[in-house]
Amino acid sequence: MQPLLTAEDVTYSFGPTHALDSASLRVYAGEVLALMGPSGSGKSTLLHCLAGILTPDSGQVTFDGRDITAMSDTARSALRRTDFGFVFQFGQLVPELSCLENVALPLRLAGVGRREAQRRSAEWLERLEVADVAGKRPGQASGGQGQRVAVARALVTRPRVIFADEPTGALDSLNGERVMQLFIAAARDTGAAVVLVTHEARVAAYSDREAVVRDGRVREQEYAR
Ligand SMILES: Nc1ncnc2c1ncn2[C@@H]1O[C@H](COP(=O)(O)OP(=O)(O)OP(=O)(O)O)[C@@H](O)[C@H]1O
Repeated sequence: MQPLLTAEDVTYSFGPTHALDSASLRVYAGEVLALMGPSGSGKSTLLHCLAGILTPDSGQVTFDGRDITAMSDTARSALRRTDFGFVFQFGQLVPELSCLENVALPLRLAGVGRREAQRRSAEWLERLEVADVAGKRPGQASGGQGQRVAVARALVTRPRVIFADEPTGALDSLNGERVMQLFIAAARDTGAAVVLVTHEARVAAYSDREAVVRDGRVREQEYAR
């Protein structure tokens, strides 16, 4: 099977810090892949390169056969909006909007009408068991509720890849477990691949496969295909 997303010999430096040193990785459609490794090893930098947020100093990132490192900024932004979803440690919801409007936002940006966007967003909030916070602002929701809203927002456009950087890092273990269960079940339903950065073994346990990042390089687990 052809991978959906690949990094090939990617290097990236922040000034004198070599965050990635010839990192290579394959992500297959529909799989949940955990990126593990010590603090500062380059996991988040690799995630940002895969997602087209950072442009590698050298090497290639391809999505669905297209070299995203060679795309214009506009084309890459469009790809991020249509094919990728994001969940970060702190939901990063827009504080002035209601939770429902936060989920609807990516649909509105994609040109979906207001009513339809709200209908679909309400369904996703229901699915993530946070329908009760629909009308509230993120500041009025708990941390766990906020993360579920963030997951709903990442999935509402049915992206092909979801990038999650320590999605439960700010939650207690009980809340974290529930968010992971709902997140991974919903991602599997939509067929999205998930690239999950975590340092917690219990979070990585939700993945199909683990890759370890160390000193800016990736040791990929064998995958029988
Ligand atoms: N914005 C930045 N400016 C300067 N250096 C950075 C920046 N972001 C990351 N780095 C450095 O790049 C290296 C890789 O960082 P990265 O955040 O990718 O690691 P990580 O494995 O995700 O770490 P953690 O598990 O602690 O989040 C580290 O040495 C880090 O200090």
